[in-house]
Amino acid sequence: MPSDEKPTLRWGIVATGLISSWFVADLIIDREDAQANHIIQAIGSSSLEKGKAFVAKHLPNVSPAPTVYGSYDEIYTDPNVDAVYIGTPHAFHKKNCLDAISHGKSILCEKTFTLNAVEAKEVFEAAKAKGVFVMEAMWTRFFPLVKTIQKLVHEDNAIGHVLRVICDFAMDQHLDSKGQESRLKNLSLGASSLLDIGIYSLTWGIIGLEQPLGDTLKEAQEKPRMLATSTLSEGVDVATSMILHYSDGRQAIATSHSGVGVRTPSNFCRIEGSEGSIVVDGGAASVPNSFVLQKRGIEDQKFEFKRPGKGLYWEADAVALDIAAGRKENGTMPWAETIRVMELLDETRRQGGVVFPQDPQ
Ligand SMILES: NC(=O)C1=CN([C@@H]2O[C@H](COP(=O)(O)OP(=O)(O)OC[C@H]3O[C@@H](n4cnc5c(N)ncnc54)[C@H](OP(=O)(O)O)[C@@H]3O)[C@@H](O)[C@H]2O)C=CC1
Ligand SMILES: O=C1OC[C@@H](O)[C@H](O)[C@H]1O
Repeated sequence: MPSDEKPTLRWGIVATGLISSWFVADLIIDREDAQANHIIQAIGSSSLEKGKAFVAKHLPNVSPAPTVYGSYDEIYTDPNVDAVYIGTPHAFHKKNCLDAISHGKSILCEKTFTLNAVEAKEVFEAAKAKGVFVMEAMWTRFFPLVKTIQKLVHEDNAIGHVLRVICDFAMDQHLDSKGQESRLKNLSLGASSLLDIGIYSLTWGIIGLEQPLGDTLKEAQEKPRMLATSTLSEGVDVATSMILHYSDGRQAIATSHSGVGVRTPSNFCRIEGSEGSIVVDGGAASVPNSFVLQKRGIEDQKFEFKRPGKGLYWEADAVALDIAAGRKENGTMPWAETIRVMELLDETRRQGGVVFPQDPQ
């Protein structure tokens, strides 16, 4: 039963793919640390049958059962839906967001937020005009593990001056067996290892090198110089390497690979400072559970975290708390930060030769 002290948020889920299944499964987990009550009010799908099958498979015991719609528009017009979760491929995020905003719905939209920075700005301008809450679902930033690393590195100076970060996210996405219907293969759907998984490596570079934005909104951080290259297959970047270079000399190397032949998934991040390092195994992926603090002359210290399910509920809690407080954006993932990330991705794609048909000419 919902408790009175916590805000309650009624979610409308847009799309019934992989990430939507992870999201709803996480929201119904009973957690001690829950900061909000989440109700899955409605599911919107391109087809009523798909929507019903989604509920039968992923929410069989939820009572009352969510309303199922064979369209996204019915989610936006449902008066019982407070917030919309958008789990479509990147190429549809702009339209889905604009449609939801026009009906005054709050939004949590999957990463990457849009295909490019121009689209992201259009969405935030519409949200501002309508007075609607919007946040990019960059879930990694909401992990207690990440907040702990940020405190150790940027508040406690546990590794001295931060010098550089090296991070990688690589996994074989079996692109050879996928057709043009796949969002990982079709450029008009936003196919790109950079936008799919490289964004995590970029995010870990930012987490390791930059002061966190915190709960109070601040000016956008410095936009580091970006040096990047990509390996293309039929126009899709299957591998991308980025170097982020900050004005004071800090650097990050952030890489991604989703092509055929990546036999062992590689997910790591190492944050190096003048006095020590933090090594996150699984860190460039979205789901690490531990990290090690290494300092010269001191025994390594391992930090472990419990994470029932995937861990998508922390970002959902943040959305519920923001909306309850009347905020329109989130302090950890504010609009300016989403735009800055999109601009870094745009620049990486420009250097790597990755072009979406929807990009401005
Ligand atoms: N945070 C995370 O860890 C993850 C985030 N993501 C992000 O979530 C988004 C969706 O990814 P994922 O769930 O893997 O994608 P899927 O292909 O599994 O699902 C996408 C869903 O979007 C809907 N859709 C609408 N139009 C299309 C179309 N033309 N082609 C394909 N799907 C369409 C469909 O739902 P329906 O038919 O019901 O409308 C489909 O099931 C991406 O932006 C991705 O980056 C993905 C995985 C993990
Ligand atoms: O965000 C993601 O993380 C896990 C991957 O499987 C997925 O393709 C990607 O979108």
